[in-house]
Amino acid sequence: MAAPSPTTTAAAAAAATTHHRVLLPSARPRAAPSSLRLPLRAQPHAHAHAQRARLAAPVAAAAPAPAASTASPESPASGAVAGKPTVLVAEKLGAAGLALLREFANVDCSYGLSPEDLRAKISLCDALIVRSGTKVGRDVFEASGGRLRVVGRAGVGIDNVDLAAATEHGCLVVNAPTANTVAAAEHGIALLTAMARNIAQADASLKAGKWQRNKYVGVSLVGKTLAILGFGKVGSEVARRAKGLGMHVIAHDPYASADRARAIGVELVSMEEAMTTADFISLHMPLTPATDKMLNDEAFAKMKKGVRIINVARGGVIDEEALVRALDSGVVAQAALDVFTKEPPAADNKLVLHGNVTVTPHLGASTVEAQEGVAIEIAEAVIGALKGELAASAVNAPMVPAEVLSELAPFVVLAEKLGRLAVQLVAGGGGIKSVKVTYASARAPDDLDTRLLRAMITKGLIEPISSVFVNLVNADFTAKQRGVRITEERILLDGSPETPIDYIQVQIANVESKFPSAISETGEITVEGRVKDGVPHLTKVGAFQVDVSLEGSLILCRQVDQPGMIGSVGSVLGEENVNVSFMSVGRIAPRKHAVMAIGVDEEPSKGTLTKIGEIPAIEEFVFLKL
Ligand SMILES: NC(=O)C1=CN([C@@H]2O[C@H](COP(=O)(O)OP(=O)(O)OC[C@H]3O[C@@H](n4cnc5c(N)ncnc54)[C@H](O)[C@@H]3O)[C@@H](O)[C@H]2O)C=CC1
Ligand SMILES: O=C(O)C(=O)COP(=O)(O)O
Repeated sequence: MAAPSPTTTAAAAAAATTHHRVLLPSARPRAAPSSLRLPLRAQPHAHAHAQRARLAAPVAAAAPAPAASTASPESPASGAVAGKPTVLVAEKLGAAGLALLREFANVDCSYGLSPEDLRAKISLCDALIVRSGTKVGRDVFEASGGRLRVVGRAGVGIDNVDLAAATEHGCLVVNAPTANTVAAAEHGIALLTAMARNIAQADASLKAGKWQRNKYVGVSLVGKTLAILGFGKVGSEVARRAKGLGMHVIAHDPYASADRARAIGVELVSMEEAMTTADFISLHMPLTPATDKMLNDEAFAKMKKGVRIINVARGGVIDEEALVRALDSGVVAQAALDVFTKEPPAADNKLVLHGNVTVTPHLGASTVEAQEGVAIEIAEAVIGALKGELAASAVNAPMVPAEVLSELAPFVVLAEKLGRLAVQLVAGGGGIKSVKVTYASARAPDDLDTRLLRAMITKGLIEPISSVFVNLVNADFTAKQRGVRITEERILLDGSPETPIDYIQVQIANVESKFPSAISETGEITVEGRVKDGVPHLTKVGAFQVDVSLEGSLILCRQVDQPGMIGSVGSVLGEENVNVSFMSVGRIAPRKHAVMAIGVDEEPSKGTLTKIGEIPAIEEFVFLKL
């Protein structure tokens, strides 16, 4: 057996790794073309091959849920239609969104489930839709038993969803990022103005029979400085409106574009400047480990005495105890809060009961218009994801624009098949640690997004040797978890960049092969392929050039190059009624060694394979499922 002699060092491969362009959802991409589906469905491994065999599309279409398991016993969808996926809607969703969902799926609207009930139901569901009131933790993904493919957050903030656990379980998380922006911004302005003029307190006083005109003298907004923390969608809409009220608006956001701020007439400043100069501070950043308790004792200590705080973001971005202290000391004159660390807050929550605090029960997104919009936005995203399309609002998967997807479609198939072939050539299979992928292309490196291809190669490499279902969501995680290091290299070709990729090569280093001829001169198992007329072809195995279309299954034989070999193998297959779709012989020199690649439509029996092995000139051979 040829001893692998790897020459690709990890350092060299890492140095050559392509730097991926991160595609941000700045412009909402068009829906993915229906021909390109992504395999979001987790499925028992036993079904995997059968399912894949049926797939003509580049990546697996999400098959409908098995009929027997679609109906939840206590679900309103007890008239569930067999074969349709089941969507659990765990919080109130607008009617238009529900109608869309019902056209496509069995919809179980079960509001106010306890965590135990949610865990009990989730293994019967393909998708789950929540708002901010449902915690979707690791326990939920574990309880789903691999069936849950999509979590839809009918709103923006996804801090109630454990994204790491979702990713590890190959579950896509989508949100509805745009439909409630204006509602949240309007609520921020409502709180700002209501707080400045003591509307809530004065209303309560008058209703209690009092007439306290002197007690409720407010403060004016015009000419005051408003600092917006988090200059994203909501923050910028608040800024526009505050400018209309005559306020001087500044913003702090480490990731915001200065151009966008300039266009709205807002100055981007440091956190320090925002803290020290603002009369009003309005919070619009997401709750993340970095923003958790961002307004704490230290931050309040820097603020101008008498500052007023508005929070329509998340309760957790404020240290609530610190805010109580700042209110009591007079550093903060007033606060207006829509969100709380714990929702609903405890009955004795000091902020809720504080006389200088105006509160609402997380109403930022609660307008008729926003809720209809959010419901439609999330229903479309969840349906698309269940169909296997890449969602524009995917939170834990790369977003690849539709035009890139359609261009890469045949290469996506090629990538998975090369991964699948390469791993089947490894003797033993399990000990893969180092995989190098080379893309030869005339495209500039930043004009070729290879994340999808890398994910599909990973899928091809890992699925045949494990029970893990790999998709675009969990590919990188799965490779890392299994200790497989995938490095990518680009070969820049001269010529027309019209075709995105000339060839893809997959190499596995530091392993032995059950078909030693697959090991190249440099010591790695090497397979290389191209797309010809839209069809993926295997064009190189080890050092041997071949040309066989990657459909059905493949037999690779190494033989002494001599007349009659094709006939001998062909007649063994013919006797067993195995149809040969393709044959190609690659040789180093005439009458020396050659590798024959034979594409077959049916899987040959063990007996047939034994007969091929017994042909005297055949030195080694391997049967590979594509
Ligand atoms: N009260 C309610 O009902 C609603 C609340 N929200 C909350 O508002 C948040 C913002 O929503 P969008 O504007 O739609 O999101 P967005 O993603 O468009 O904007 C968030 C902005 O915060 C910035 N940011 C991140 N870390 C920061 C930091 N450390 N300091 C300053 N800025 C930081 C980001 O760069 C981004 O520009 C959501 O995450 C959600 O929690 C959103 C809608 C309704
Ligand atoms: O969209 C958001 O982030 C919100 O906070 C809105 O939450 P809700 O859907 O009203 O529970």
